[in-house]
Amino acid sequence: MNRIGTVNETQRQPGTAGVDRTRIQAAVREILEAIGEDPDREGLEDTPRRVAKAYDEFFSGLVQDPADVLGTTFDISHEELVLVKDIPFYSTCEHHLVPFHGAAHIGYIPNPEGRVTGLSKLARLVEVYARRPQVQERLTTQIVEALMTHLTPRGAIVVIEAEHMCMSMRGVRKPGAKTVTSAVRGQLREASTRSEAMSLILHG
Ligand SMILES: Nc1nc2c(ncn2[C@@H]2O[C@H](COP(=O)(O)OP(=O)(O)OP(=O)(O)O)[C@@H](O)[C@H]2O)c(=O)[nH]1
Ligand SMILES: [Zn+2]
Repeated sequence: MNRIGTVNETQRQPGTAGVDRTRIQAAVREILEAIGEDPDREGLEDTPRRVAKAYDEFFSGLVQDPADVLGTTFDISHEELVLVKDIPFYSTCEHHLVPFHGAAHIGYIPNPEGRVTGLSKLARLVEVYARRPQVQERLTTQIVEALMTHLTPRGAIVVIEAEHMCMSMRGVRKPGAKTVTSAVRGQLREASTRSEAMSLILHG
């Protein structure tokens, strides 16, 4: 059982959410009928199955634990800023269930008594939280809080820039509009360190 419903264990694929594909398939068939389509016509007959498989990927982060991702650490002595920028991500807007996507920038200042994680783990951390029904603000703060909890750094910063399909292809219809969110903790809240990090994020 997970937070998105009853899971048929036999359907669970390694590395995926283990969503209930049977229920998703039935729901997608229902939606196709509701929009006036014929779910049995050639071209749509496999669509419910494909959508269920895709949802398994989109929401795989629901059953992933950031502690596992950040569990690999190294005893590297580095007390200055570590920044991985332009980490591309795709997430799902929890209001409309359409994608929002963009780039995440993650920086932290390791603790002298703490440890340093692998760089790829920062990108994996983004995946853990992006692959859930989300809003951008929560995605941003969850990443920064996970860094603070699991690496106990002196400071951490997360900046996310994204375009929301719910604002581009429907609703207000403003393609290209970017939403930028940031969350800053610890020493990175101090003006000089924060502006160094922001300058590296914005100008490289
Ligand atoms: N703060 C925030 N809002 C979001 C995010 N993703 C989507 N939204 C907004 O969620 C709001 C939902 O507003 P509602 O009025 O309940 O729904 P709606 O009628 O579909 O709104 P419109 O998009 O304005 O047509 C919209 O303003 C979206 O732009 C997000 O990540 N963060
Ligand atoms: Zn939306």
